[in-house]
Amino acid sequence: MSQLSIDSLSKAYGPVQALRDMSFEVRAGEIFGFVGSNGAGKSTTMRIVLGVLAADSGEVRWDGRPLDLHVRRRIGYMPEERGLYPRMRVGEHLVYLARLHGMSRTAAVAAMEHWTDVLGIDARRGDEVLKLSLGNQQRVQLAAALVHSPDILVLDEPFSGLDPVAVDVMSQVLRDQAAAGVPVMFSSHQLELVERLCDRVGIVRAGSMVAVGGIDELRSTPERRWEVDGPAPDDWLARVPAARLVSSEPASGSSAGTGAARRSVVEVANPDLADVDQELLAAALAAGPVREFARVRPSLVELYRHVVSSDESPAASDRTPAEVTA
Ligand SMILES: Nc1ncnc2c1ncn2[C@@H]1O[C@H](COP(=O)(O)OP(=O)(O)OP(=O)(O)O)[C@@H](O)[C@H]1O
Repeated sequence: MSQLSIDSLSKAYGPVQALRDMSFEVRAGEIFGFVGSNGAGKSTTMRIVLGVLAADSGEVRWDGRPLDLHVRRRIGYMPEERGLYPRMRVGEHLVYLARLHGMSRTAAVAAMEHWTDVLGIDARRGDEVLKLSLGNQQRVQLAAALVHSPDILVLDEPFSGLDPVAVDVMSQVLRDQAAAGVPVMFSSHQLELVERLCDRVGIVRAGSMVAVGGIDELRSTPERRWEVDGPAPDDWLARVPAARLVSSEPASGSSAGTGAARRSVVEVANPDLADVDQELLAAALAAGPVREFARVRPSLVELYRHVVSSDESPAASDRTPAEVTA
């Protein structure tokens, strides 16, 4: 299956080591979310993928072969600094870009019409780019990335500054592209959106990939947590070895006091204990009725905070990424 492989990229800007051994892959038909704090190295990586910046070492491959000019021309790229000519009219601009990619005038006009329709900017075709709102300029920028029917999409913060309707439009376009087999890679600081939209996510810190995988896989941490709406944990938790209480509060609708139902979060740190959920449930049930019992998984925001804030020392970025997918 076609895939974009980013293999051990390193890049320094003078004394600033922007990338250290950055590696991951984006598979055909998947949406890959690239997240990390400001200055972590996302834009640098994407610029190297596109070929506007050279890596000091490492390689980018498509289908196992180093990216050449031919493949790079098949990338749809949305640069962080954007890159439209402000005085050019929207329609004319998109046709111009499509022509640069070798399309005939007829095909270029058809593609311009298609993408301005899909992205809801058809009424603005005759306007100069600078007359559009920033959100609409961004839609034009996405149209510019798509107008030549690229085989790969690399988008640097395509969602920043968009209103919720534009976010939906942009999300649907990315889903459609992935469904058509295009590998879609984008960076974003909007983690809820990344969680909703992406098949896989890479978390980057200080120029290295520190965690990569499917959202569900990343969320299955070794510390397994359950939320139990039932008897007070004092009455049953001690019967389950290796279980500890994380938090406990009166369950909604229950009166405070001894014996009242509580909503408790409990954790079992030992990942080798099989059927520990059954043990927890049986112990709780033996102490009283259980109204709800559910596995708690961290959100991407929680995961991100954990991964990005854990050990900020530079040496930490030399360690092996927490690769959780095969
Ligand atoms: N042209 C440049 N000259 C010097 N340093 C640069 C240059 N471009 C980026 N850097 C530095 O390289 C590091 C990585 O920057 P990069 O823009 O790749 O991060 P980013 O993850 O995209 O950040 P953000 O989320 O803020 O866009 C930062 O320390 C940045 O200051």
